[in-house]
Amino acid sequence: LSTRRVVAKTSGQRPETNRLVRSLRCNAVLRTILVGDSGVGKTSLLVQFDQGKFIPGSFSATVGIGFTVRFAISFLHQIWDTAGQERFRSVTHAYYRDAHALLLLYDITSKSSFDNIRAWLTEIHEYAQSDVVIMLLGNKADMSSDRAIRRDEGERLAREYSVPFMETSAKTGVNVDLAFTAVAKELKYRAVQHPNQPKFQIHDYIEAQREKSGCCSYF
Ligand SMILES: Nc1nc2c(ncn2[C@@H]2O[C@H](COP(=O)(O)OP(=O)(O)OP(=O)(O)O)[C@@H](O)[C@H]2O)c(=O)[nH]1
Repeated sequence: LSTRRVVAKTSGQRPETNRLVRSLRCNAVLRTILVGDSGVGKTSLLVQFDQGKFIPGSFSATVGIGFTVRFAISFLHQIWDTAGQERFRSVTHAYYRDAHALLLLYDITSKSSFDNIRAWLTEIHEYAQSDVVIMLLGNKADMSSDRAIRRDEGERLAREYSVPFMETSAKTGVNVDLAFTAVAKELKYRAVQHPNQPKFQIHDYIEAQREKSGCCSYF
């Protein structure tokens, strides 16, 4: 996905996108945001993707917004980490409009976070662009002994809304790169639209990557 990481994280401020785009000579900015209930692991997933590490037992709820930026050839990929707490919801709404993709997380050990996914999807359909790419992620897949939501329940919900789905673990890193890469590839395909190239199919890409890696490294 990325050849260079250019900017670290901030909190509560939009990055100076235009300046960054100009200085990096990018053709397009791709914006992905992470949403879901407080505590499902949005920040941890982003930290695992960005820095390849997991800091256990360090739950400090996100306040407002955080972000990471990655630079791939000709593209700047901004990834926004939103606060799951209800009191920051109006801040999150403001970011939906500019999002090209949404990673919607629940925690496989928390039934309420799964039950709330429908409400999140209603909100997304209300505030986000109609062609936004949505991916459903069941996080904390390493905690199988505390599992409250079976994998097939996640799959069924994703099928109902026609969105791709996978289980991830911000702790072990399982499927973390795949989730971000699949979304970035879909967005890049849409931004460039090579007429002679076959249409990028996010579901097929995920399945192909699964097969490549073998059955058991995926949940
Ligand atoms: N075992 C395990 N713990 C996780 C995983 N992801 C997150 N956690 C833990 O869950 C807690 C909450 O994680 P956060 O990443 O802060 O959750 P969040 O969704 O960003 O929460 P808000 O900022 O309030 O919206 C922390 O204690 C993390 O260490 C995971 O994949 N596996």
